[in-house]
Amino acid sequence: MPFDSIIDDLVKQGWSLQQNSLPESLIQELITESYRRAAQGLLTPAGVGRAQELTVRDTIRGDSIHWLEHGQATCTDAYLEHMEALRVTLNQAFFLGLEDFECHMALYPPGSFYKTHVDRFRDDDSRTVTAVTYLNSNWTSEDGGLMRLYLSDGAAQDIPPLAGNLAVFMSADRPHEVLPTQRERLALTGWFKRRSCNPLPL
Ligand SMILES: O=C(O)CCC(=O)C(=O)O
Ligand SMILES: [Fe+2]
Repeated sequence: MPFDSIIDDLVKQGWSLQQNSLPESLIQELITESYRRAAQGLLTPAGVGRAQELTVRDTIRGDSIHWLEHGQATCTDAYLEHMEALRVTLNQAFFLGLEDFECHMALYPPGSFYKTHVDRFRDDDSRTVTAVTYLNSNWTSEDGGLMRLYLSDGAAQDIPPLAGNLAVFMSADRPHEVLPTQRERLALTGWFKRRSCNPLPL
């Protein structure tokens, strides 16, 4: 796993795309496991916002999600371990004080999208680095579903959700969106978190 080039990319441009970021066998297991959970009815429509403010708005986002926890399956544990190694590397490179990684699988049905947003909540600044691994074999340009990152110079960068692609970017300052997908679109979406500076009393 070329973590070095992720670090270099983040320094230079604030985002990184790694292709073939995981062994092919692990990708296949994650795909199978995700569709198994979907078939079991474990995925639920994603919300917008946080805690008491969380609401489901399919005019903003149309995916259904299921959170990854340690001990659910060998392949998801392997993925979380892999992200743990990235967390340690990010801390060594940037002194970010990342303490945690939260991650869900997200399934976008045909026709769905996620409008432009930033990943850091208004009332909780703990999400610091976003890492998304895509799980869609043979993705073509007709399938749509690109992740469009809006860069600081006003340009945009499109990332295809092709299996093995890993997108990493700073959560606070990188607006992005998921363009409408023509095909079912699967991703593991995660956030490295530091301790929140102004948590709301819950
Ligand atoms: O699936 C993607 O490409 C990105 C999803 C996303 O932006 C999010 O869940 O916050
Ligand atoms: Fe996002």
